[in-house]
Amino acid sequence: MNTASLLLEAEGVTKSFNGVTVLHDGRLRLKSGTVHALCGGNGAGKSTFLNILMGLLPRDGGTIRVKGKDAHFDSASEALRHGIAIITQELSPVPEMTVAENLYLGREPRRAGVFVDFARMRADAAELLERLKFDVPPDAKMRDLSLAKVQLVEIAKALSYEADIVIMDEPTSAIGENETHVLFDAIRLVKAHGSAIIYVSHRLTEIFEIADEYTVFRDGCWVESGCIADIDRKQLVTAILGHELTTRSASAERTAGEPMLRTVGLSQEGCFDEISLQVRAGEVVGIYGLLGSGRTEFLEAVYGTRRPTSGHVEFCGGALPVSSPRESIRRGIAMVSEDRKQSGIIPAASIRHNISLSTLKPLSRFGVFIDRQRESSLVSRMGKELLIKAASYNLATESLSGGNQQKVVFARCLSSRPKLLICDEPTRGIDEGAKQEIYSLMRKFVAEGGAVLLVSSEAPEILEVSDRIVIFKNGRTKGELPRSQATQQVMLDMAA
Ligand SMILES: Nc1ncnc2c1ncn2[C@@H]1O[C@H](COP(=O)(O)OP(=O)(O)OP(=O)(O)O)[C@@H](O)[C@H]1O
Repeated sequence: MNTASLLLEAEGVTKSFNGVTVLHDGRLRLKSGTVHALCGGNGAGKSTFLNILMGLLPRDGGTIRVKGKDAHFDSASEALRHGIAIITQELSPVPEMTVAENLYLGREPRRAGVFVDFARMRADAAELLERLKFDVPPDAKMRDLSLAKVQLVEIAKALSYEADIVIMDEPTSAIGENETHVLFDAIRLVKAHGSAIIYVSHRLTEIFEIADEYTVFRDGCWVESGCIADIDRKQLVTAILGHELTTRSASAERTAGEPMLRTVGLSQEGCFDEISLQVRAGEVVGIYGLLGSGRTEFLEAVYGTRRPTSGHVEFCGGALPVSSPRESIRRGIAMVSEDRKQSGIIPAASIRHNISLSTLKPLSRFGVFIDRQRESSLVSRMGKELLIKAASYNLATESLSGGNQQKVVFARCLSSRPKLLICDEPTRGIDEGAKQEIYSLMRKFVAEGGAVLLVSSEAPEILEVSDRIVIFKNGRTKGELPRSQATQQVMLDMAA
């Protein structure tokens, strides 16, 4: 390897939290003009390693060299001064400000060194967004933008520093297929300028499309690095998991039972229109549509966190009261949402508490004392089934990696023994091994008489578990496909 092209070398990087070592040997060699995928299962130590690179966490040991010089940053702004920018999973825009103001927050162009030069700031923002081909108006207020556009602004902001190294931690988690293509074009532009990108994603299709090199971490240790061209999907998954992926084939044709959920002409102005569909006991119904097709809003109206303007929802033969999630839960509906805050997770509470929260009554003796033994066995069973990686279930849920927090949400919903499980992007941020566990839990759940209504932007996920697929387009149902007739291309053609 030509060392002159090396932008970053990290070796033997270690980190412990409360005496538990989570990073034993973080290593990475990053070359200019490349996209380097940092791969690993949930809790493998990727974010910890990146936070150390960025100066957001101090390291316990190891060396990091940036362009040949030892680096030890104490803050993200110091890392930025040395040419490292990050796009994190957490978005932090100021909602009342415009796109241009957000892009240049804290480094506004000034006239006479004093007054903010708004005209120049706007022109610079317009030029930057145009160059990146991001369809975002510079004068729009951040609060009026969709989540996908907010994410694009964050990406544009990181790229505007023209840093030598840009770290992208799951940059596509909030954007749709179209924006992903736009992002990849922007990444190619950045590469052409000689910068390098560290790219983290659990979506392997993206990695094979955009990355040149890869590094795998497992259980806090570097495992291997190489060129993407020299490895296939199966080999990469095996390196990430430490063993071959066991996919459980979908069980043979299931016979669906009685209708459990029916929506009748459900509409919300501007979001979705006249949606009538039915989910029967024993089946998984997948909803597929592009971002903005009204799929999430529809799920929210069914669950009760959004008020429809007309139509109604029937569940197990009775009408569901409008916008009452409490009543939905009481009647046996649980919702797993991609946004953990919406799923009601309490970040500071223990993993044990979050999993058993909605099951406290059945776990209590005389309705008062929690039966700790039953609680422990429930929590450890769910933890094992979902491969939740934690030093102890007594730790705060917020100390878990992102993917493991999402598994806690799933564990909590399943342990409340619902009849209907509504899932909105349930495996976002979840690694390949745990995804398969979640699919098989869904299959087991419907085989035992439950029903699942699933929204996912990943067509392979919908195809993997659904019995029927309803296509959404511009807030309306475009058609329905039995699993046997559905392919990724047919779904995309109908939805696009
Ligand atoms: N502040 C913290 N306190 C205690 N433990 C922590 C803390 N931050 C991270 N950890 C632990 O470090 C381990 C590695 O977490 P990290 O977030 O780096 O994983 P990751 O590879 O980024 O996972 P994911 O793909 O799920 O985001 C996890 O077991 C996590 O629980």
